Amino acid sequence: MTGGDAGAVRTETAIQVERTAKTFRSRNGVRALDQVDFSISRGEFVSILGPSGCGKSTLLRIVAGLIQPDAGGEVRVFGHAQTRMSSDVGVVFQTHNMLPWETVEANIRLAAEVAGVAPAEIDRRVEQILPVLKLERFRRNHPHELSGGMRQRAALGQILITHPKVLLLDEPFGALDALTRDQLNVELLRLWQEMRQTVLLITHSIAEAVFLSDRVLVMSESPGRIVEDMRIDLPRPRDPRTTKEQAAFGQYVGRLGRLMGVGD
Ligand SMILES: Nc1ncnc2c1ncn2[C@@H]1O[C@H](COP(=O)(O)OP(=O)(O)OP(=O)(O)O)[C@@H](O)[C@H]1O
Repeated sequence: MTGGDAGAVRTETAIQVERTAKTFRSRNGVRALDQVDFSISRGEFVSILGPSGCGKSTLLRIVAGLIQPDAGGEVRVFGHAQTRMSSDVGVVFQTHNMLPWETVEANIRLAAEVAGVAPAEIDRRVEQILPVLKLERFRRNHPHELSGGMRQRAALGQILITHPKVLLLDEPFGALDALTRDQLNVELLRLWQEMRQTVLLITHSIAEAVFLSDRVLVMSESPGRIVEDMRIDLPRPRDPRTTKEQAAFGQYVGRLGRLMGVGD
């Protein structure tokens, strides 16, 4: 693509975070987040890396509208101030949120019902989403009858069925073994390529962030602020076998590792 073509592509801002800080008043006023400013365009996949306790989850919860930033800060999603949770935004946490006495299918349906999706549309979306998440054969299983990877796929299904424009992922595969995690990352990437949502992912893995993202934001030690906004110019579609073999992949991982003072 020439520079002229690139300039012609219209980018819409999906997430805008401005002057956003957070001090928790409990526990003697913990300053969890220093001033944070960044924006994410529609359809971008952006990851956040940072040391433990630097405020990543706090930032994600502010973007989700679950908690409010200190006075002076503002977060907008597609132009709307995030003063509470909106149906535009779906959040997946490290631990799933399924009702243990309901089946996988019932749990996914319930999430759509709560979001106000019409019954006929729920039927249609369930049949679309279960095969994509490779859960068709397990639709009548209960959460305790699933592997950890299946449970997190089902949790993702509970969010995807609501068709959020923005997907916020807080270490959704963090508790899984490395192999399952790699497989789910590939599936997540495939889903994102199909659905083209805007994704903000928190991860502790530098390699995962580089493999998945268009941009990686690096946060400082607590109280967190953004110290690096790195564009990842690796071609898409990405494939774990070929992408991770590229010299550029290793260079990104190395640069981010040095910034964070660790290897990966
Ligand atoms: N509800 C709360 N009340 C008081 N302090 C809180 C609250 N939530 C988070 N904190 C504090 O804010 C700081 C940032 O926490 P946060 O969970 O955002 O960090 P994190 O970067 O996501 O950490 P990790 O990588 O370990 O999950 C920590 O010092 C934490 O103890």
